[in-house]
Amino acid sequence: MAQYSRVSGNVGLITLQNPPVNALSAAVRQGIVDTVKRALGDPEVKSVVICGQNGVFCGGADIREFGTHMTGPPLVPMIHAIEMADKPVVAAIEGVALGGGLELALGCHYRIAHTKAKVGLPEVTLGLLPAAGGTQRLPRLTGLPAAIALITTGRQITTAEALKLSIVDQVTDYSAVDTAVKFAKSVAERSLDGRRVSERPCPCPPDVDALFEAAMQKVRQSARGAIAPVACVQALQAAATMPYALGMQREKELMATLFTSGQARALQYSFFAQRAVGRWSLPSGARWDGSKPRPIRKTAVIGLGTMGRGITVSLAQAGLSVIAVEAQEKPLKEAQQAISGMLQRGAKRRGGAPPLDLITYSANLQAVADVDLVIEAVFEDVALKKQLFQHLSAICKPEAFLCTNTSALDIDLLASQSRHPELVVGMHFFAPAHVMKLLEVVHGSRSSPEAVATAMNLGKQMGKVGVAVGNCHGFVGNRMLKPYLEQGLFLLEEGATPEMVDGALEEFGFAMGLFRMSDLSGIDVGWRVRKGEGLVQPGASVRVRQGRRYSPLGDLLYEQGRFGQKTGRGWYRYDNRHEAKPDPWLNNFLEDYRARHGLAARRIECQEVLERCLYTLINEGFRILEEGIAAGPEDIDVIYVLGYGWPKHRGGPMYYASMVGLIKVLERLEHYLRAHPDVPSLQPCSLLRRLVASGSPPIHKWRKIIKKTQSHL
Ligand SMILES: CC/C=C\CC(=O)SCCNC(=O)CCNC(=O)[C@H](O)C(C)(C)COP(=O)(O)OP(=O)(O)OC[C@H]1O[C@@H](n2cnc3c(N)ncnc32)[C@H](O)[C@@H]1OP(=O)(O)O
Repeated sequence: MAQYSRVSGNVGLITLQNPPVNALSAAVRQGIVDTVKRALGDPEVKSVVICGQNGVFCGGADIREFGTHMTGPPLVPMIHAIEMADKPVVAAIEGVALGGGLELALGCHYRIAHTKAKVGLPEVTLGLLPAAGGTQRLPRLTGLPAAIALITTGRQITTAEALKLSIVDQVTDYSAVDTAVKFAKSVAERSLDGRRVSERPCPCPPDVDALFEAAMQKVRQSARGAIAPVACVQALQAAATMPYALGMQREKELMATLFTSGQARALQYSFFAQRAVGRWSLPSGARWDGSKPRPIRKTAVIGLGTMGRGITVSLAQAGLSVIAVEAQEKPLKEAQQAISGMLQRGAKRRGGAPPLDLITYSANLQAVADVDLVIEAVFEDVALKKQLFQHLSAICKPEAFLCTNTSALDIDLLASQSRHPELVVGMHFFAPAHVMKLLEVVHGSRSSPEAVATAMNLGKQMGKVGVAVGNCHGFVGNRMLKPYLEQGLFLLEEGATPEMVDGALEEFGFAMGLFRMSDLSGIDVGWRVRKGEGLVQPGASVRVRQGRRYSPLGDLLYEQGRFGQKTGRGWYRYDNRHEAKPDPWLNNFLEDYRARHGLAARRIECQEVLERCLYTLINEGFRILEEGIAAGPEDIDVIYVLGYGWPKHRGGPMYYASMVGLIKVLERLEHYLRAHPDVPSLQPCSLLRRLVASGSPPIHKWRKIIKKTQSHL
């Protein structure tokens, strides 16, 4: 778990060994204690280098140990012993030095890093804070502003940036280990005065109080309800105002408030869930480890609207050649300018040159004849997409994958237009497609495992988190959104206002409530979806459609030309494009509407808003699991956290249901169904009932119960 050797005559080399990221498990920490003791006790050894196996320094504490009974030596005294050593200890950073891994390096006297390595203190993303001295040592090297920015965001930085911030002392294009060994020899006799970071003062700017006030305001605003970012700021305040030892005590106290918190557990669940979805399986039995993806080199994107442009940018940034096709010359030119701008701005942020030369623009579909994979992102019209698939099937080489970015249409219907339906698969990106990490990979009944594996692999190449989902209307995310939005409208009919509903949801942790989100995406977009579903009857305001309660409020706003932000009026009023203000017009409109339909407005509590909106969404999630559209609760939770703004520190809708208690979710759904028997989405799903009847098992056991249920279907 930590290997010791003597190299270059008198350098003690300690190599962390815990693949794949040399996480600081109990055994690794014990290994470090033993090998450091051995190196410092070896009279032949004049200096020490610590590195990681397989070109990775260390990915931090072993997250798999969290929530278990922690054994082995703690990090803080271990790192302190290294720092207080009387021989120089040099960290050789390759790959990553993250969390406790970077804190280990900060306890060393020098840090030599490879130019391609990344460093960071991502603990806040796991609901924690750097509790192995990171909040006290980092600001002593970088100063408070940089330390606040890095610790409250958990951002990883390049070693070039780390060099500028004095986090590392040297970067190299060569082996960081060899460089560190040479460096260690060169400093063997050098005094260690000034090399012990904890002994340095913490530089404080004159406006330190204002700095922390601004930092606290920023974290409270951006991380709505998350407690770890606040604790990070408090720990950094200790570094600025207390001696090191007291600051360490404060860091320990603050960590104690986080370590066992529900938010930390939820974030750690999310961390592993985002990795579990890569180990996908389909109802057919096809699995990630039994399906070989085909390498993709040449791609094409058909349709260069907002989504097509984002997909093109994402493909080019992943290093893939793209033929970008738009039927008309004018929009093609506009798209080319927009895409070039997006790539140039991206290059400024990411460093390097914009990959403009990877993209070829064409108005001729024949241009895609030789590509390996096509993603169509044309207008969401089934006839148009069907025709396009027919053309692509005739033009493209027989082995080309044909993918659709449709957000809800039937993959099987589109696949039936192709000569090779087994090579058709959905790749549902989320706007803005070059930013959002979520990708729903939708398998039709004839999609081959190779097609699914190829789409999932391409998504990974594009930096996406791919989730393999089944083919149904709305797939997973949009399907669950429907009852959520529906309840919001019903609540307006019953007396709520958009700001009241949104306030409750934003207090829960959503960055944007459902009405503000509707105004952003466009009330006209929602109207077109409902029209496609045969729910829109222009001019009618009857409140029953297809035998169930229906609210025409969105249709009526559409008919008034109130599309949301894009028209300056929607559920809110927008004097400037992005600032949503309650609109007196809407309140009058709702009063008239209720009067017209004999609806008596009543006082509605926030708890009811949350229960009706979230539990119907969760209930649809159980239906999706029961039907095998998603393989497990983790798939749904990853989709909602990454694609729909579900607050990260609440793990995801299904995780939240397991925390609230399935029996409570069931009881509340039954309560609301009794009050609203004409709303089928309130009917508790039979899988939910089965889970409750099985004693509400923990979420990691649901898959077994679902499989057992399906095996009897
Ligand atoms: C007193 C407490 C002091 C300090 C607290 C901490 O240090 S908390 C942990 C801080 N570290 C992190 O948050 C890093 C988390 N990991 C990552 O960011 C990425 O895994 C990493 C290291 C950048 C590598 O990314 P990559 O995409 O290459 O691989 P992937 O993420 O799929 O991970 C590969 C497998 O390794 C597992 N893993 C990664 N990091 C940890 C970890 N810190 N502890 C335990 N396991 C870790 C990950 O789950 C993957 O496992 P697999 O079974 O293959 O899915």
